[in-house]
Amino acid sequence: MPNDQPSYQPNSPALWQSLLPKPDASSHKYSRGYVLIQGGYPVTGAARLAGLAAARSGAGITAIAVPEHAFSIYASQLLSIMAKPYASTPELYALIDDQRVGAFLIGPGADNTEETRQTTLTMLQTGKPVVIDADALTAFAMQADRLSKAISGPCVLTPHDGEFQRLLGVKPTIELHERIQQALTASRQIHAVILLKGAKSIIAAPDGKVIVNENAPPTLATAGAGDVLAGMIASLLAQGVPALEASAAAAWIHGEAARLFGTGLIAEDLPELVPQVLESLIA
Ligand SMILES: NC(=O)C1=CN([C@@H]2O[C@H](COP(=O)(O)OP(=O)(O)OC[C@H]3O[C@@H](n4cnc5c(N)ncnc54)[C@H](O)[C@@H]3O)[C@@H](O)[C@H]2O)[C@@H](O)CC1
Ligand SMILES: Nc1ncnc2c1ncn2[C@@H]1O[C@H](COP(=O)(O)OP(=O)(O)O)[C@@H](O)[C@H]1O
Repeated sequence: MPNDQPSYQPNSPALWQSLLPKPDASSHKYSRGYVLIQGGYPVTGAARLAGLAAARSGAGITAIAVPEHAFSIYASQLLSIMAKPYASTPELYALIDDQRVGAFLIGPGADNTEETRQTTLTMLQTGKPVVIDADALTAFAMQADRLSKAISGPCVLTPHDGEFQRLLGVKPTIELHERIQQALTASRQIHAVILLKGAKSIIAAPDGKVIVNENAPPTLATAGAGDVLAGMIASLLAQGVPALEASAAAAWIHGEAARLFGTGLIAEDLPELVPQVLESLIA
């Protein structure tokens, strides 16, 4: 075996458990973290799944910025999570400029458009943590350098194999060490944590640290599971957990929630089980 293979740590709570946030008597909803998610149209379920996951992962406030014409669709199925309508790009950017926002998520259901690209760049300009998933990755197909130049704060990219290939022009392999090297190279190139999803998810940071998550049953291969994961990461980032640990914790808790549910899992089930997993980790 060649000895230049990248080293990695298997994901386990010991790597991040002590960083999980715990509310105390001085906590208020804003101090517990405000997550702002870009909500798209016509694919509206993805951002709502991410919002549920963010809220169940402990963020004190979760809001979804939604185009005004889609407001009633979002608002009709959300209670504690706020749908914040915008009628124009300046109105959307005003929501992003809110000083109280602790972390952003863009991509689930966002659509592959110039608006998605510009909104992603605007979020990155704040220097606050940003999770870039799904369509926001596809919107930068073969333009990873544009993302890299814009990143000035903590940033997590959560591609599946197809999104990774679109973004970087490199097809991820199945062989673990080569896959780790691919994720690590991407992470160094883009200056962001890369969570390359799959049965074994690779979580790579620009400083060379790599964590491999195997706590993921195959029942996670279901529509929307990735949207939930992205919401969980954004939530932990908004609560002050560093990007690598937030990604590793979210991946492990996501897998554990799926394991607890068992057969017949759909994405909606995951946020409901996150509190039980968190309870066992924080107690
Ligand atoms: N309930 C909802 O509203 C849901 C909305 N979703 C949203 O739907 C939009 C499109 O997402 P899709 O995932 O369908 O489309 P993608 O843009 O991810 O493309 C799917 C295509 O990518 C290729 N691919 C290669 N490797 C893959 C892998 N490991 N996993 C999945 N596809 C792979 C396949 O050829 C597949 O046809 C996104 O905005 C996403 O957030 C999905 O997340 C599913 C659930
Ligand atoms: N065969 C599998 N075994 C374990 N986990 C899987 C498997 N397939 C997918 N996953 C996990 O499920 C999630 C799927 O995310 P993604 O592909 O983005 O789906 P979606 O776009 O529908 O939300 C990821 O967390 C991934 O790691």
